[in-house]
Amino acid sequence: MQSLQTKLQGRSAACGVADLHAPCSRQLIFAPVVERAHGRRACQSFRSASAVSGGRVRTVVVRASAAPSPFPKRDARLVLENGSVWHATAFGASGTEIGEVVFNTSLTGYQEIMTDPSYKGQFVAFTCPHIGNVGINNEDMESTKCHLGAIIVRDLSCVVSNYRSKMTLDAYCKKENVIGLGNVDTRALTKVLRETGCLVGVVTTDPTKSDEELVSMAKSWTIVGKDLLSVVSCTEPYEWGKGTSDEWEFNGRVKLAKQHGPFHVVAYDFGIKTNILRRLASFGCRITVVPATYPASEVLKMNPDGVFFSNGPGDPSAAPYAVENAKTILGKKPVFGICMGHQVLGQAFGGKTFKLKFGHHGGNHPIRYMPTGRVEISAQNHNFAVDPTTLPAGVEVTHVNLNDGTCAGMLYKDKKAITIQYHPEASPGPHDADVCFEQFVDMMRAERV
Ligand SMILES: NC(=O)CC[C@H](N)C(=O)O
Repeated sequence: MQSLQTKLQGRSAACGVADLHAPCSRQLIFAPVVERAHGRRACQSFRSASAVSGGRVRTVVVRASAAPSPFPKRDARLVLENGSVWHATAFGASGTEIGEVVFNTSLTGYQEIMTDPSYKGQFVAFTCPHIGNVGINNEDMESTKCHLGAIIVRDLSCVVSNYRSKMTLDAYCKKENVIGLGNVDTRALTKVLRETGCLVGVVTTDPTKSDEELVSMAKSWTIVGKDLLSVVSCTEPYEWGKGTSDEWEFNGRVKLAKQHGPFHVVAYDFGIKTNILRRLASFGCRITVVPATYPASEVLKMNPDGVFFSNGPGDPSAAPYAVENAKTILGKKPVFGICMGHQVLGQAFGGKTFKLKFGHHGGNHPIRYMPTGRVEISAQNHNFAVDPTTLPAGVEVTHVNLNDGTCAGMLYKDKKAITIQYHPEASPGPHDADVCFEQFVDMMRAERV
């Protein structure tokens, strides 16, 4: 029979041995956690074991004789197109999914990452080793659902501690049908992805599928050439009237911008993140969100002050309709594009996009704003980039990624267009690039006078 202590060690140190050696008073505070994680029976045994120890628990061995296993484990695998097989412990949903594996180096914001629609078609491996510790709340959603296929973590926290948390990450993954893989050596996986570049993988909780079968599945799939914008986009136009509550505000300068608003912005939804809408609203914009395929002629009929092109998943060269719409609008209205929006506008300017080796996914990438030399720390999530050598005269590369020198922002002055490859709206941050929203509002204001 396995002792509870052994089981605790098997699961996570956060709820294990350290607490078993704490003074009794701490054990009593800890008891509800034990009860939640291991069941009432185990908890009762745990309390009595603490009591007999005379105030200090040295060795607690609780035999959970009749209780069912507190940690029923499900096996899972990640099988990569290079033939490697990564054994894991499953959490969240069951099933089999195919996708491109990317690693994200952010230390915070796993909920925002998971609800960013730009991850459709991908699995995110978090390099931060401890994920799930603040649970899932209702406020930090970047969209109404999870579009990514799976998340891969080193250690899923079995303790959730945050006053806003409404559910565990495990429960959320089950609700959103996202497969979770825990106990994966994400450091080793990241090293492989950095060496070889992004790889397609299959995750499965199904033991009947052979490794060979999964490798050939992975080899037969690619994200390149797939239009995923229209898959994640809204289907009907709508007004986004929620505004930005004070709790979300961090930039004192927005009050200044608001005095001149509201500006009417039509936002193309390629998978738009909620915080982009909040930031636009903060700077005095009234926003009409339209589907990815919405005709530019209809947008122009609304006579907006400006048009916004959002972030979105997949290959930017696979959505020619978006590029055509952008071409129609260019020069007629001030435009602003973020990430996929930047890539769509880059193509509308006449440029081309290409796929990066393993992309940029993290919360601390340095960017140089070329006109002043100022360095911004930025949040990033993209696998494709605009090739600056393909851009016509008149397009200025205003932002450069200091890690690899790629194009991170453009200005096409004659066409009243600005673009940013990364995330000035980043939540939970950093906020260094928030000024981009102000620049867009300034362009719209200049058109009014
Ligand atoms: N966040 C985004 O908009 C991502 C853009 C695009 N899907 C890329 O991977 O480059």
